[in-house]
Amino acid sequence: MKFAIQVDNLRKQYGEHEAVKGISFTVEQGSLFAFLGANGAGKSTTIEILCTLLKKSSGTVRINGHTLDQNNHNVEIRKSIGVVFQQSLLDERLTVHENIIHRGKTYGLSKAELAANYQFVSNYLHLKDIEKRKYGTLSGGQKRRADIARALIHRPQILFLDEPTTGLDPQTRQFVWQAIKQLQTETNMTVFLTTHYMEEAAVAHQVIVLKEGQIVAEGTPDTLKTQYAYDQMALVFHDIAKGENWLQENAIVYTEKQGIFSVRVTSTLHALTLLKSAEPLIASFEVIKGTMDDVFIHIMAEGDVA
Ligand SMILES: Nc1ncnc2c1ncn2[C@@H]1O[C@H](COP(=O)(O)OP(=O)(O)OP(=O)(O)O)[C@@H](O)[C@H]1O
Repeated sequence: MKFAIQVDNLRKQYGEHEAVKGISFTVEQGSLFAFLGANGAGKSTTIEILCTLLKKSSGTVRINGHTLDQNNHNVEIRKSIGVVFQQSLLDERLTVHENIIHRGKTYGLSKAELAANYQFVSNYLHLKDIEKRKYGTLSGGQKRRADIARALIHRPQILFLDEPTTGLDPQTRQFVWQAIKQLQTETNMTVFLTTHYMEEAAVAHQVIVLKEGQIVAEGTPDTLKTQYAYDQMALVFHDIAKGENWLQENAIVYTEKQGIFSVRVTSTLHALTLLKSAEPLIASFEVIKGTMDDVFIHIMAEGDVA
C-alpha cells in the first residue's frame, strides 16, 4: 500500500493553546479522505500544515514521499499538491482563463503543457461557459469551479479541499461535489477534504473525526456507521395499546412519539423478523438507515478520546 500522506504525532501550539495534540494518520494514494470535526477542532490548522503554509510545533509529516521541512520552502511538496481554501486566491479583475493560466505559469509549465492541462481542468470543471468572464463577476458556485481549476492546473497528485462546498446552494453543491468525485475516481488523484456535510463524508474511503485537536474516531464510513449509528424501524400500529403491549411482551426497547414507535434494528433481516411476528398489528412501517450524521452527532456527544 502506498501512502500519499503520512502524519506522525503532529502538534501545533498557538501561544498557550494547543490546537493539534499529537495526531497520527495515513492517507492511501488515490483515495478520498474526509477530515471531520466541529468548529475549532483543528482541521484548518492541520490542513495548512500539510500544505506547507503553517509551521508545525512538532511531529513528522510526509507528503508524496517528501518529508516536510520547517526550514525550507518544501518545493517538491508544493509542486505535488493543489489547495483550495475557503477564501479564494483568484484575482477578481482577471478572467477565469487568465487567472488559471497565470497560475500555471508560476509552475513553469510550457505553453503546450499549459494548454493541455487547461483543457483537462476545463473538462472536469465545465469552464467553457465562464472562462471569459472576470472572476469578480461570478456566482459563488462558478467561483468555486474556478478555484478548484486553479488548484489543478499543474496536475497535482493530491488535492486539498477545505470545505469546498460550504455556502453553495444544494444544486451547485452537488455539481461541484460530482466534479471532485469524478476527478478522484477517474484520475486516481488523492483528495483530502474537510467538510461539514456528512453525505460527502459518506462516500469517502477513509474518515477521521477530530475533536479538540485529537482524533476521536477513524475508519471507513461503514465501520463508523456500524460502531456509532444504527438502523431504526418506525412502526404505526392499528391499535396503539395492543402494539405497545406486544413490544413490552417481547422485551423490545422502544421510544414513542405521536403514536409512532421507534425500535432499534441490527439489520434489514432483523426488521423483517420483527415485522413478520407482529404483522397483524402493524398498519405501516419504515426502516430508517443509520447515517454519517448519526455517527458525527454520536461522536461529538461522547467525551472520550480514542
Ligand atoms: N492563528 C491562530 N492563533 C491562535 N489560535 C488559533 C489560530 N488559528 C486557529 N486557532 C485556534 O485553534 C483551534 C483550531 O482552529 P482551526 O481553525 O484549525 O479549527 P477548524 O477545525 O478548522 O474549525 P472550522 O471548522 O471552524 O474551520 C481553535 O481553537 C482556534 O481558535
